[in-house]
Amino acid sequence: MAHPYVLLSAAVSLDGFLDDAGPERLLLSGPEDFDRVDEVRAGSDAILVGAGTLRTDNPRLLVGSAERRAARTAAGLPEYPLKATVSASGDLDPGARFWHTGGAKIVYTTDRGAQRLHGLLPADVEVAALGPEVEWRAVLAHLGDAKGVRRLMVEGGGRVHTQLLQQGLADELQLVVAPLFVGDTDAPRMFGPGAYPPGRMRLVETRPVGDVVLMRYVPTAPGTGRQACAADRRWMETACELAVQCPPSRTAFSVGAVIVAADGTELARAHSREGGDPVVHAEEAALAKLDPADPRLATATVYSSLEPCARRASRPAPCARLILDAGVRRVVTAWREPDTFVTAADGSGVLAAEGADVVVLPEYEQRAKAPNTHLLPPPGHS
Ligand SMILES: NC(=O)C1=CN([C@@H]2O[C@H](COP(=O)(O)OP(=O)(O)OC[C@H]3O[C@@H](n4cnc5c(N)ncnc54)[C@H](OP(=O)(O)O)[C@@H]3O)[C@@H](O)[C@H]2O)C=CC1
Ligand SMILES: Nc1c(N[C@@H]2O[C@H](COP(=O)(O)O)[C@@H](O)[C@H]2O)[nH]c(=O)[nH]c1=O
Repeated sequence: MAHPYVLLSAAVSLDGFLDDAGPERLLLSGPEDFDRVDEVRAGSDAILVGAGTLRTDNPRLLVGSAERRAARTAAGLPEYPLKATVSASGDLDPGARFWHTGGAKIVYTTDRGAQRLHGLLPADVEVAALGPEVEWRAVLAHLGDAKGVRRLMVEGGGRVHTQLLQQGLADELQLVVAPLFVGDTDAPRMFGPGAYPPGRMRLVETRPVGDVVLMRYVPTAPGTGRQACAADRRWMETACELAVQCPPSRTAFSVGAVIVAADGTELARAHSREGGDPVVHAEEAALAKLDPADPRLATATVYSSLEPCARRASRPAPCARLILDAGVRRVVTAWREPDTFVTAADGSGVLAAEGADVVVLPEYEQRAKAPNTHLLPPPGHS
């Protein structure tokens, strides 16, 4: 199951509104920013908006620039990104511009919504009925697996942005603040009430675009339990980057590890053979940087590019044991340990047997293996 990278895009007023309460769409972005949005659209495989935005704005969601469309075609992509919408009710106007402009379109809806829409929309529009409810994970899995979408731009509205952020499914937030006030409590807000991931997001860019300011944030708070969230994938990228920094070895794996508190604060990071120790493992080195009494460890997540070891000759305790003894109960890894040095190692099993949640992110397996190819059988040999 390959989830696309999910980019939330929106413009808000200085008092935090997405629109005013009037019938016309409020233009918060200026011309330079609409051009930037056009560029982001052109770089996406699909653009999604909620049914509320379809009903209020009647958008077309096209790539306006002929040069950008030509570049897509030259790269072997469809001229326009796929357009997607989500509606539980199926209350969609068949005359809306969304259906009659651009390239392919898909509606994610309930069984009830699909019945209501039966025969109503243009024949080339795909209606995907996802059961009694529309679950976002099912939408993203369908976009990734059935539609080949790697990068999804979500252009609102507020209810869609709120759900994706609260469910830990947004990989990035691109928020533009426009220099005007709406001042009407009936107007829609960018984010509604509810339980958001704890802690602070990480600011990765700020940029003036005409008279608005673009802010790009990425999530930091790890998921909970065995379900992976967007921040888990981001921390795994860090672990894979650390693995590349290991001094080379013919007798040990190159592994990176990061320990992250529940609120997204990075507690420690390390890589194998760090600090001149020829046998130290990444998780072991990272844990050694922390006070064993640190109360944050009980709700922290350990990210390790390779599954924590279950047995080792070089030290008395394997990393799975060290992690459990530190009180950590959530581990995210990209690659199960092969039989290169130890047969049938099962660090995940050791962790799970004592109640830890182990999450494997297979989409990072190749990156985790990359600094270790000299230790692995050539492809095709087991
Ligand atoms: N400034 C900006 O950048 C932007 C502003 N906007 C503004 O936002 C406003 C619209 O936002 P909002 O009213 O929150 O509407 P949304 O666009 O977020 O759409 C909400 C609708 O989407 C469907 N939906 C959402 N989540 C689910 C789910 N999990 N399962 C099934 N259906 C779901 C429902 O449709 P249904 O009711 O059919 O079941 C729901 O009513 C407009 O005023 C628009 O101008 C929008 C985008 C960008
Ligand atoms: N108002 C507003 C946005 N609104 C978004 O743009 C969509 C309409 O796009 P189009 O079909 O190209 O006219 C609309 O439905 C909503 O998703 N976006 C922004 O970046 N800035 C803005 O100020």
